Amino acid sequence: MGLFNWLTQGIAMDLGTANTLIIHNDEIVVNEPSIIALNRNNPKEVLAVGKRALMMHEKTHDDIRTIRPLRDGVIADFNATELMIRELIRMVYPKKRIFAPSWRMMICIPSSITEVEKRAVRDSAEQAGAKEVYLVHEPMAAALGIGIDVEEPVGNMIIDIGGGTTGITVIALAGIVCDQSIRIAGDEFTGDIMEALRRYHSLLIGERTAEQIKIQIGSALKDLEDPPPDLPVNGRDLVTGIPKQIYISYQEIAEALDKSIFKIEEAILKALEQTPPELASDIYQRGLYLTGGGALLKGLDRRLSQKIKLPIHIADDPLKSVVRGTGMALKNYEHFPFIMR
Ligand SMILES: Nc1ncnc2c1ncn2[C@@H]1O[C@H](COP(=O)(O)OP(=O)(O)OP(=O)(O)O)[C@@H](O)[C@H]1O
Repeated sequence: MGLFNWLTQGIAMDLGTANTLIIHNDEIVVNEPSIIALNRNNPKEVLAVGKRALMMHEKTHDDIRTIRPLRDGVIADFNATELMIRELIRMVYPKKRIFAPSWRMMICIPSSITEVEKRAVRDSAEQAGAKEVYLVHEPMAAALGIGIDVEEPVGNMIIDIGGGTTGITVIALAGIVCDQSIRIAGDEFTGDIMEALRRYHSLLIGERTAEQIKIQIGSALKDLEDPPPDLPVNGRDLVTGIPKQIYISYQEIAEALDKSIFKIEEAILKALEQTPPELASDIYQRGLYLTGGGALLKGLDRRLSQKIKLPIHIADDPLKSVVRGTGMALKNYEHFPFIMR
């Protein structure tokens, strides 16, 4: 191994609205929520990042500001993104090294991203210390991570339900054939749950509590085969202003999520309509692949296959398929034609 190789280390990053994951030497070394806490009086001072910042979220006083720097899959706050990337890269090598490695970085980006947004991702990575930056579209990375041979002349449909967006993409021959993105995904589901509790139980809850409800009993169907028990939820009574606890069932959550899931179903149907017939026939035979954290909603695969009448396959580890695919793209950065330099 030459000195240059020794000094150049590769990392693959799934920079997501909800979570950022980093692979280094084939291992997931960082898996943190995409959030940062900054000193309000000095926005260059990082107080915490990832899980530690999330613990502060919605509990801060005037001097601390927690920021989710990405919205709908793209950079909403450039300064906060740059600082967050820098801190997360630091987690790869927590101890100071005599020779700081120079990073070759593969970052996955949503396929609907504009040139300006692409530039912002590149700049953030370079500012955070990357010497070589490569970009790969998220659906390509997801497909690689799921284990699909993206180069064969066969159509595959990938549905990635992330934090900010749901991407519905048909890929074939190492390229994106058609692609749709809607801003209905995990964050919207969380918002639906907050709204339902406010409306039907006069209970005010925070974003973190709503997300926990979604993760524990979030469901796309009201008749699950293996139903989870009712969940105690604490919040503030809107009428009395006093904290209270109620029990909530998965059926109520399914009702709350129904409209948003319906919109995702409609988007999938529209994408299928726009798919060229030869590729549609491949998809008919193979079914659709579901990934991203939203794929973990209970009963979602059954609901979608009832509506679309095609088999639905959930990725083995939906929260990690994109980063794994990004890692594979990094290893093959000179080979795959879809890598952006
Ligand atoms: N068990 C679960 N059930 C339902 N939703 C879940 C579950 N686990 C995680 N999620 C949700 O998945 C979302 C995060 O998914 P993921 O990490 O794939 O998104 P992301 O890549 O950060 O977002 P984006 O692709 O929009 O940039 C969050 O909204 C999270 O609440």
